[in-house]
Amino acid sequence: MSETTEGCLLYLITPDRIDDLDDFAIKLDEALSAGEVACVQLRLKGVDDDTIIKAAEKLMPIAHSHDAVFLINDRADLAAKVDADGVHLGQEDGDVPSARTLLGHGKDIGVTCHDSMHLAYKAGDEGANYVAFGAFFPSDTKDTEYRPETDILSVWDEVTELPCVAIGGITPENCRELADAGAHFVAACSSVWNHPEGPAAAVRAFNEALA
Ligand SMILES: Cc1ncc(COP(=O)(O)OP(=O)(O)O)c(N)n1
Ligand SMILES: Cc1nc(C(=O)O)sc1CCOP(=O)(O)O
Ligand SMILES: [Mg+2]
Repeated sequence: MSETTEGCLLYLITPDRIDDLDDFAIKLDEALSAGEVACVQLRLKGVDDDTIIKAAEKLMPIAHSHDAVFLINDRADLAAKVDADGVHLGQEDGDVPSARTLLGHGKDIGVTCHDSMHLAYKAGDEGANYVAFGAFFPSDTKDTEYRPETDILSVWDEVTELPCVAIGGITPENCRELADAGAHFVAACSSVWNHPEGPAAAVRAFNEALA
C-alpha cells in the first residue's frame, strides 16, 4: 500500500457476513466506481475457508479493476492461497515474520496496534507495511476495547514514514480530523455499507471530506 498521493485515502472493510455474494459484488463495484479507494479488506467472520476463498476470487478482480489493493483479514495462509495483495493481522492472528514467509516481500502486511506505539514500533521492526490504530470512535461492527487519542496519529507520522491506518466508527463526518492528525488511510465498514444512500454515496462523501 505505497502512497502515491499526499492525502489520506479511504480503506474499505467488507461486512463480516455476505449472504449474497453476487449482489455484494455489484455493490462493491458501484462503491469503487464512485471515487478513490486505496484498499479493500475481505473481513468475513464465522465462515469456512472455502467461503473466504470463493469471496476473494469474486471480489479481488473487482478491486483490482479499480486499482484498489485487496487484502485478506486474519489469514496469511488464505491470502497466499488466493494470491491476494496481502493480509491484515490482529494481535492474535499470527506474527509478521511468519506471514512474510508465506506471502513474500511483494505483499502488504498490516498489523492492528490498538492505542499502542510499542505495538506499532514492534510491527514496523518486524517488517509490517502499515500499522493500524483504533478504535477512534465507537463501532457498529465490533465491540472495541481500546480508544486511542487522535494525537497518536501525529506522533506516528512524526517518527516514521511507515503508513498508518485509522479505524473504528469512522464516517465521512468524522474522518477529516483523523486525516489532519496524520492518518494515511481511514478504514471504514458500517458507515459505507449501511449508508442511507448506498455505498457509492458513502465513497463520494468520504472523498469529498478527505479532499
Ligand atoms: C485496518 C484494520 N485495522 C484493524 C483491524 C482489526 O483487526 P483485529 O484486531 O484482528 O480484529 P478483527 O478484524 O479480526 O476482528 C482490521 N481488521 N483492519
Ligand atoms: C475491524 C475493526 N477493528 C477495529 C480496531 O479498533 O482495531 S474497529 C473495527 C470495526 C471497523 O468497522 P466500522 O467502520 O463499522 O466501525
Ligand atoms: Mg483479526
